[in-house]
Amino acid sequence: MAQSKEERILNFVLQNAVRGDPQSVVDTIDKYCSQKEWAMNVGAEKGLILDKILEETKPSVLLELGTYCGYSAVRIARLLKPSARLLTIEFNPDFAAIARQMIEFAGVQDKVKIVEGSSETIIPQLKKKHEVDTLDFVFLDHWKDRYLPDTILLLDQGLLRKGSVILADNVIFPGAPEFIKYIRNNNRFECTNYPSYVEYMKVKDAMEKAVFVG
Ligand SMILES: O=C(NC/C=C/[C@H]1O[C@@H](n2cnc(C(F)(F)F)c2)[C@H](O)[C@@H]1O)c1cc([N+](=O)[O-])cc(O)c1O
Ligand SMILES: [Mg+2]
Repeated sequence: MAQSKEERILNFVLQNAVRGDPQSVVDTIDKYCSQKEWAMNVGAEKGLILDKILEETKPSVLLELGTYCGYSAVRIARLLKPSARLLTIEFNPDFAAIARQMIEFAGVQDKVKIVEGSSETIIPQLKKKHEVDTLDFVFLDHWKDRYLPDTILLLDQGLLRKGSVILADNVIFPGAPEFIKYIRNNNRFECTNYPSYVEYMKVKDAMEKAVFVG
């Protein structure tokens, strides 16, 4: 069977990155996706914004929606303190399998748990099945029309506390207009926009940070 793009990205990492070195995995994916095949990783420019917000927030319990190949899971995990944990949800089993290998190669598997399925199913299970109390940090990078319903679901499930940070990728391109309209008009969130560019492209994009005020 012909290889998928995601398998080609993983194989390039397995052959060119340093096992157990998450920075080399991140850099190697960026090298492949900027020189050979574009892919929807958050990338290096927006990745630096993500890094900075993580270093400011110092979260212990994190949720990512949209694992894909595991680029941002590795990028996030490399900055976490030893006791911190990242739960990342991936709908596509083929992508989840790629990400699992990527995360293990990077050596961050002790901090990252991939949960396969839909956000509608898994978010209501986080407290009882995944021992989550509240989330310190949420990274939204999945289907853009799911950003708003899943944010509302997180609220309804009591998963946000005063100071919880939601960071959303792609609020310019592809865009998440309903999410932006809601979050910027909801006085329970304090929003900050971070202009940047689409990964590996000269197209404008931005990330939006929304801090829950409780
Ligand atoms: O479409 C984009 N991203 C969609 C990303 C989608 C990814 O999120 C997963 N997912 C779906 N539901 C869940 C959960 F968790 F809810 F279950 C997880 C999908 O299977 C896929 O791996 C995108 C597109 C561009 N672009 O330039 O076109 C640039 C980007 O940075 C992007 O993120
Ligand atoms: Mg994205």
